Amino acid sequence: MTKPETLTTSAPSADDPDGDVACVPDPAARSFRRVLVKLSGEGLMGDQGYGIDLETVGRVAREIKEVNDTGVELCLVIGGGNIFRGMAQAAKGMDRTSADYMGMLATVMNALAVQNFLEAIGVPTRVQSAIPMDTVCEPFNRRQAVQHLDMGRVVIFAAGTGNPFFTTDTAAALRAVEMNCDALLKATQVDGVYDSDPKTNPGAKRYATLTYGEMLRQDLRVMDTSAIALARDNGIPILVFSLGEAGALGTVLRGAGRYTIIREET
Ligand SMILES: Nc1ncnc2c1ncn2[C@@H]1O[C@H](COP(=O)(O)OP(=O)(O)OP(=O)(O)O)[C@@H](O)[C@H]1O
Ligand SMILES: O=c1ccn([C@@H]2O[C@H](COP(=O)(O)O)[C@@H](O)[C@H]2O)c(=O)[nH]1
Repeated sequence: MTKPETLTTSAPSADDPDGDVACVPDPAARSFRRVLVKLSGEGLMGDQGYGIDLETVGRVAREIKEVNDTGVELCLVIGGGNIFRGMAQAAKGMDRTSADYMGMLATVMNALAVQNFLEAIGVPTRVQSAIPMDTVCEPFNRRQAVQHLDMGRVVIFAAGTGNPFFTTDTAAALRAVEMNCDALLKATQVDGVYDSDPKTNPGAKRYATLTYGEMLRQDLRVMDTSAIALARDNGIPILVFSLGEAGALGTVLRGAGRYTIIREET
C-alpha cells in the first residue's frame, strides 16, 4: 500500500501558525487509495440546532459520490452530536454508560440517514454496526468490510467503537487502522486545527501542519487524545477540514484547499 510521504503545505512549521495559508496542491495526496472520513454529526445539522439538514446531507452525499467515482475506497464514521447533544439534558441524571449507549445509537441513526442519501444517488453502501443489530444493518466484520470496498461499496461504520467512554473520533482512528486506510479525514465544523478554539477565540491562528506530538503536547481539542495516539502509533496522517465548505472533501483529497495535516515530521 502506498503511504503518503510527501504531502506539503506552504506553512511547514507549527511554530508559525498561519490563519490564511492554503495548502499547496501535492501529487502525493493522489496516492490515497483508501481513506476513512469522519463526518461531524453536528456538521450534518446545517444551520438547524438539531437533527439532519436535508440540503447539507444531500450535498455531502454528492461529494462522497464524486470521490467514490474516482476509485478511492471510502469508509465513513459519523458522529452523533446532532442528535445526542440535544438529549444531553435528559441524559444528565443517567449513568454514564447508558448515556454513552444512547450516543452510539444516535450514530446509527445518522449512518442510516447518510446511507439512504447515498443510495438515492446510486452509491452502493453497507452499514456495519459495532453494536450488533441484525435487523437494521450488518454487524462489524473487517473481512466483509474489505470485500465491500473491493466491490466499490462505501462502508459506513456505526455505533462508534461499541464501548462507552469513547467517541466517534476514536472509533474513526480505530477503523482507519483496522481497515489499513492511508489517511483519516476529519470533516468537522472548522477548517483545521487552530492554536485555540476558533469558535471562542476569533483571533485564533490556523496551523497548516502539526505533528502528533505537538497536537498532544498543546492539548489542541479538535480531536481526542486517544484518536491522535492511535493514528500516531500506526502512522496514519489526519487531515482536518471543514464539512461546511462545498467540495472540500474532493479538494482536500487532491492535496489542495484549506486543511491541517497532522503527521510525523518528514
Ligand atoms: N484548537 C482547536 N482547533 C480547532 N477546533 C477546535 C480547537 N479546540 C476546540 N475546537 C473545537 O472542536 C470542534 C470539533 O471537534 P468535535 O469532535 O467536538 O466536533 P465534531 O467533529 O463536530 O464532532 P461530532 O461528530 O461529535 O459532532 C470544533 O467545532 C471546534 O470548535
Ligand atoms: O465509541 C463510542 C462512540 C461514541 N460514544 C457516545 O456517543 C456520543 C456521540 O459520539 P460523538 O463522537 O460525540 O459524536 C459520545 O458523546 C458518547 O457518548 C461512545 O460511548 N463510544
